[in-house]
Amino acid sequence: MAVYTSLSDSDMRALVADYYLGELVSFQGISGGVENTNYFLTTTTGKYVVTLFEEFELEEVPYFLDVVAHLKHKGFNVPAALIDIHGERLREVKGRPAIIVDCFPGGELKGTDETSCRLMGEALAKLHIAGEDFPEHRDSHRGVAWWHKTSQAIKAELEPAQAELLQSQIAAFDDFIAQHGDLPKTTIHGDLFYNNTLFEGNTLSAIIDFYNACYSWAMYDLAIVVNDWCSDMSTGELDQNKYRALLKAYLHERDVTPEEAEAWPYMLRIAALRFWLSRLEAWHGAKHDPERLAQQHDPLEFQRILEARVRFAPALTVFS
Ligand SMILES: Nc1ncnc2c1ncn2[C@@H]1O[C@H](COP(=O)(O)OP(=O)(O)OP(=O)(O)O)[C@@H](O)[C@H]1O
Ligand SMILES: N[C@@H](CCO)C(=O)O
Repeated sequence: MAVYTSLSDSDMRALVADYYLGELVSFQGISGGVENTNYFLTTTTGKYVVTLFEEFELEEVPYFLDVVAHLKHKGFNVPAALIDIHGERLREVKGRPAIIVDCFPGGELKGTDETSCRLMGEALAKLHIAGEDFPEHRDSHRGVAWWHKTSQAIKAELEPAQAELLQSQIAAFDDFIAQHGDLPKTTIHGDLFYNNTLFEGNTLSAIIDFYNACYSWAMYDLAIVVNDWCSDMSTGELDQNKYRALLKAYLHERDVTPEEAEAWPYMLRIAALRFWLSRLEAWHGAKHDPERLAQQHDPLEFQRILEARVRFAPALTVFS
């Protein structure tokens, strides 16, 4: 269970007392998620989620809270940090930066289908348009510099064929982007897997977990989403019906430039590589701790997706 920092009853009571949330009723650690500690919290005023940031220090968190506040202001159902009785939205709890947000209705999808892919494609395009005028431009902490550094650091742990795949794909992307560096950027989610959305029936009720948000290529974010929402995880191949539904909905809302279309196959591959690498890094970091290892996502899924996109990456087609 991914509760890295445990809160006691008295910790939670003290926290709740600092907000306008009435009295504590109950709380429970959330087992989903690998990056942060999350608790469901019920008080006499409603249901909330407490997040303790495990990867960021206090001064790094405001950017992410600002992104969410910007999107909430534009009408998206996203988890903005609540303000406490001191007028603050961010604090430290047990040495970790912490916030409380509203708990949204709905639940995680068990899997994707054409309808959810269509809804995601539409929402993602709107998110990209809404993010264009967000004034803070932060580079990704898992962007180009990170994947260069991490691929070097992890090379010795890999089979030769894996190391070759990693290096050749990074080199191919570097060559491409050196000549096409001015592709359109916006504020992107950066990790919009389907387990970072909540659905109530066929309604997308919230988009959560903006802690990989950054200023980057819109096409990269679209590729992250397509790889997770539209792939058969056992083979890495794209499910053509889901892919078509998602792209059609995205392209209906947001026009892409010819340069973005040209970049699409590279983006599909580098987006697969980014999650293969982060999963490899997490897996190797946890390999001496069986409990933590059991919580990690399987790196092989994204190796298979990358291999599938190397075999064939589709051109960006405007589906009618
Ligand atoms: N505001 C919210 N409303 C309802 N449920 C939520 C909310 N925030 C988190 N959850 C639930 O908690 C789970 C874990 O949250 P989240 O994805 O933010 O954790 P994480 O550790 O950052 O995960 P990840 O592995 O995606 O990085 C979500 O999948 C969702 O079920
Ligand atoms: N969505 C990521 C984990 C959180 O960043 C993955 O599935 O590897």
